[in-house]
Amino acid sequence: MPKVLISDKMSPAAAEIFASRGIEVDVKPGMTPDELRAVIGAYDGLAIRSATKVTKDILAAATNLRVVGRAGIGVDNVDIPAASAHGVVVMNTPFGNSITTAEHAISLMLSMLRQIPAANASTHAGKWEKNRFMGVEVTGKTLGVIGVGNIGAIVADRAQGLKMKVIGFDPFLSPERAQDLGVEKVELDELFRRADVITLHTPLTDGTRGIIGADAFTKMKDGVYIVNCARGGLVVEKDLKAALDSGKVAGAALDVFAEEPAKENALFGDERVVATPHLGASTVEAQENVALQVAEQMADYLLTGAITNAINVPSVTAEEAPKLKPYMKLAEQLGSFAGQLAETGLRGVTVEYSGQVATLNTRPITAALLTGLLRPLLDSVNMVNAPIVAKERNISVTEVRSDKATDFQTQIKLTVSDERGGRSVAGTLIAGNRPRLVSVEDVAIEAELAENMLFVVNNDKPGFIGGVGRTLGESGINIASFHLGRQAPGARAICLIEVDQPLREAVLKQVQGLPNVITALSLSF
Ligand SMILES: NC(=O)c1ccc[n+]([C@@H]2O[C@H](COP(=O)([O-])OP(=O)(O)OC[C@H]3O[C@@H](n4cnc5c(N)ncnc54)[C@H](O)[C@@H]3O)[C@@H](O)[C@H]2O)c1
Ligand SMILES: O=C(O)[C@H](O)COP(=O)(O)O
Repeated sequence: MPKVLISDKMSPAAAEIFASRGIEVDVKPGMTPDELRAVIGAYDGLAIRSATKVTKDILAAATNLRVVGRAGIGVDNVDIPAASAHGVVVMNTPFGNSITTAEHAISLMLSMLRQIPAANASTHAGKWEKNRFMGVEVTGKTLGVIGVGNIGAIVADRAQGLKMKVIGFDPFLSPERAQDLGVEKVELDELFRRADVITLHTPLTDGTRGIIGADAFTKMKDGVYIVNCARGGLVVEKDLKAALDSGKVAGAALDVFAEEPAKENALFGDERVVATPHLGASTVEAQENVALQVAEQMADYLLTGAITNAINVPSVTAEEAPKLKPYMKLAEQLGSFAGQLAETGLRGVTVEYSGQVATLNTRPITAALLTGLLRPLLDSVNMVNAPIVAKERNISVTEVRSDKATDFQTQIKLTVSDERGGRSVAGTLIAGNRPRLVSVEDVAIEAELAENMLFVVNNDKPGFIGGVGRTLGESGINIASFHLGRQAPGARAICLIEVDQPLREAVLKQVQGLPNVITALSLSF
């Protein structure tokens, strides 16, 4: 039974879902990194919000971990490359809290423009300072939205309801989408120049870190207002402080901070700064949504292999998962066959999907094939990082699909090229789910691949089979199955022999020395 740890405060709905799906669950919010490192090895899944930092260190200790589920959107607290390197799928819930967060951004903007927090404190103190608080009307003002994705789009919609003019900067926003949203698409500098209020809705990445800093402030209107309900690192806090002090910025509304929990911050204590402790997603509705979603997604993956909303691997629906499983096994075996034969650096991989398999989602199958192919060269390769590893090594990967069946109703053919040329292997499924090799180097041969195998390329001459059989027999090695194929009588032939125990180096050398043997290799699947 898989085991999941919930390490952040989360709606009880998550634990209930895990339990109802037969998954053992521990709920331990507030652990220190050391405490998490000490226990993480026992878990198959880790469910988090933004407080848990899933670092390289934690992942190195997470020897059984298969999935990290983020009940929320931002995954900047997870080391994604390290997770991929360890074969850990990282998934989030991209829509569960977006309305709630957009509402928080709008709330922050209005409370900043009407100075509600300061007026509230003053009124509670019995001061009745009616003349002290003079607000700013939003109607007719220009809102600049940086990052017009899910949340930015909802903010734009709500702001238009408040009769604001909305302009947006997002390099991935198409003109058509902008038009649909009623947002004027502009460049960043123009947004800085025109906006009365600027609100941030991008992820925190190397490209967005510090997107609002000293240089950006010089381009903005005097008396501009800033809202940040995305991530602390997007705004350079010391530059914001300087811009507030100089009067360039009239106010800032911040839900997120460079360091969290933010117990101390140079911006605290200034009445023009409205601050909340990362509450963007904190509504009953959003927390229920994200907890349910993350638990369902993680349970699906752990129990069926279905992958939804993953950051580092392609999706696999619950319906696809059982259909893909046998193909992934076949693909991994074919990849492994070619990988064990590889002698020099790989250059390119072509995968031809024919017949039934061509109608399926082949990305996970190709990932499994690359895993098998690269594993003989690289221990750390896995389903999650294999496509990345191939890309890093400049190995081109081409997929070709044909819905026409070959000799088989369904077939995967892999051709790899290296410095010495190319080689190909093909396989099919028999009885719906049993992988079977059907050709090597376009020579037909039918074999199931097993743990200990001897692969021989030879000249098709009398006496060869007897010679191999005798050599193995005299070495005490039992033959489980024997498969032959040849281009033509008397031409080049191949032979795959399943043996009951691993082949010792000395026995392999004897086979290699037999007459008519061109190559002999020990393979393992
Ligand atoms: N305060 C909170 O509690 C809270 C809650 C939810 C999400 N968030 C944050 O909000 C962010 C946005 O969430 P979302 O659901 O809208 O994500 P999203 O992926 O739907 O949208 C992000 C948008 O940013 C754009 N973008 C990327 N780089 C950019 C750049 N350099 N300049 C301008 N735009 C750029 C993308 O094209 C995308 O459209 C999340 O990444 C998360 O960090 C915060
Ligand atoms: O990215 C998110 O979803 C938000 O930042 C919410 O974070 P939280 O789950 O820690 O409230």
